[in-house]
Amino acid sequence: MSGTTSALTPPSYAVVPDRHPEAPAPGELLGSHYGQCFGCGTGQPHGLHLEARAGEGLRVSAEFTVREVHQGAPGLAHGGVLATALDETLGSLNWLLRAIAVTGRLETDFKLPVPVGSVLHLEAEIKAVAGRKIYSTATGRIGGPEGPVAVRADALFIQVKVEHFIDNGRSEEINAAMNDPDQVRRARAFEVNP
Ligand SMILES: CCCCCCCC(=O)SCCNC(=O)CCNC(=O)[C@H](O)C(C)(C)COP(=O)(O)OP(=O)(O)OC[C@H]1O[C@@H](n2cnc3c(N)ncnc32)[C@H](O)[C@@H]1OP(=O)(O)O
Repeated sequence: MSGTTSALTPPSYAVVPDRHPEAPAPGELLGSHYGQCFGCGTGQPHGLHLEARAGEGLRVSAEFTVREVHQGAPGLAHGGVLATALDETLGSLNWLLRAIAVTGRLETDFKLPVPVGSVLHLEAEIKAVAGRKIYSTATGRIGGPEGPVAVRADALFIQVKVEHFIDNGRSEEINAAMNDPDQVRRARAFEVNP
């Protein structure tokens, strides 16, 4: 059974937002926003190493290969890891708006078991925006980009100011990120689109 709570239904005053004119072009790889991100960081040996690509309109696609370190049951991906893959893909959508936003709510349906070695083909789309709230949805397919849907999610992201990270993150990592001599990497660590 699948469904969604009213918290994930856009209100009547919600609008379909415009893609930002400087959003990455369709087909462009978004790259990791932070090396230590569990979803996309290349500096996380057991992370998902998820690679997202801008799509047309308000869409992104991504791929994630399930490895042994991602197991829950023998030979199968852990559900929380799959939810992370959905969350990360949905999060990368906000680049298309050049908005800084964090996940407020994520509702996930697990429809098929996902074996180790599978490539999860993810697609996500922004459906609507209402004030600071961004409503989006995602699917993850196995057996190819046109394969059956194994997992899906609806999400609500909330736009925040960069202070959300600076004020709440542990000071060691915040200071390291803020002192990064690479200006683009410094900005992206806080999910600010360069
Ligand atoms: C490229 C980037 C990839 C990143 C991918 C990964 C993304 C993530 O995982 S981010 C990390 C996980 N998320 C977090 O840590 C967020 C933790 N939560 C918070 O910091 C806060 O609760 C936060 C910022 C979401 C909202 O707090 P605050 O800014 O005070 O806003 P608040 O006034 O409570 O809510 C704003 C609106 O959102 C709604 N809202 C907030 N949370 C929820 C929720 N869980 N469910 C439904 N509605 C919600 C509120 O009802 C309110 O609606 P309205 O404007 O209609 O009154």
